[in-house]
Amino acid sequence: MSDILNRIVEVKWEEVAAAKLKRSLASQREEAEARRGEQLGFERSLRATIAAGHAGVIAEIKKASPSKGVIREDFQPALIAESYARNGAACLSVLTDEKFFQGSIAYLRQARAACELPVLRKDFMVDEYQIMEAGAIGADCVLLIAACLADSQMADLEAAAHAIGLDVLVEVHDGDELDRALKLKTPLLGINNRNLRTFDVTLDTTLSLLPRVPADRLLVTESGILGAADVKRMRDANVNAFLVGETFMRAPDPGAALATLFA
Ligand SMILES: O=P(O)(O)OC[C@@H](O)[C@@H](O)c1c[nH]c2ccccc12
Repeated sequence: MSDILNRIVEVKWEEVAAAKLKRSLASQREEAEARRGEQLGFERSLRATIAAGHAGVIAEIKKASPSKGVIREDFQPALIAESYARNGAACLSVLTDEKFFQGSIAYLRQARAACELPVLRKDFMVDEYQIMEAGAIGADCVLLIAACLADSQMADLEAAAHAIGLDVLVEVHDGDELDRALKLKTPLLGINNRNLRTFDVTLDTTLSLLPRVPADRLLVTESGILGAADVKRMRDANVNAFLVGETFMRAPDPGAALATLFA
């Protein structure tokens, strides 16, 4: 249990236990159910952007990460969200993990309120409680990371998300995780180019798994997209959806960086 992913998951279980004492699962579920139907279609927005001939960019709002420390000092989620929206992002991703990524649920709310884009709650989901919380705070999609979930957990969390109207992005990093993720119903499949245990990043991860991705899945390449050559390499391979954080977060105007990278 020494690597960072295991550590994060351990902390998540503690956080969930503490959160349940402050507000019950039943109460979170009630608010999430009241919001069912209010979601903006995350998958729909990605598909529409790609159908219009553009890259489908999920633009991330991330202050810090365990591998890089603080990435952006001047961190104003609403302004960043507006900038992304003005510059053609299809969707947003907001880190809500506090301890390792300096994120927050408040940031997700602020970003969601600042523009019309659907928002992914980017966190380490281990328990149904977090799914209901995502619905309650106005997220449109949740991330399920295959590396930290057993098959039955993934299926249960997916069912819980779909039941309250949320889309699901399942994330994999190797062939074994891909096989497991393909047992889910969701068409949204992320391939993380970053190994969450070692932090190594290579776009070869996406390219090597690509032949095994069925045509009915919407593939999102995640992490390590730094420059125009990376975008071209992916689009040449017919990978048209991108999850990008750090490259935008380090730019003075994140939206302007998006427009330049995907021009
Ligand atoms: O900042 P990058 O290299 O552009 O990566 C964005 C995103 O893919 C990354 O933040 C990420 C992908 N999967 C995750 C799971 C948890 C936390 C973070 C992530």
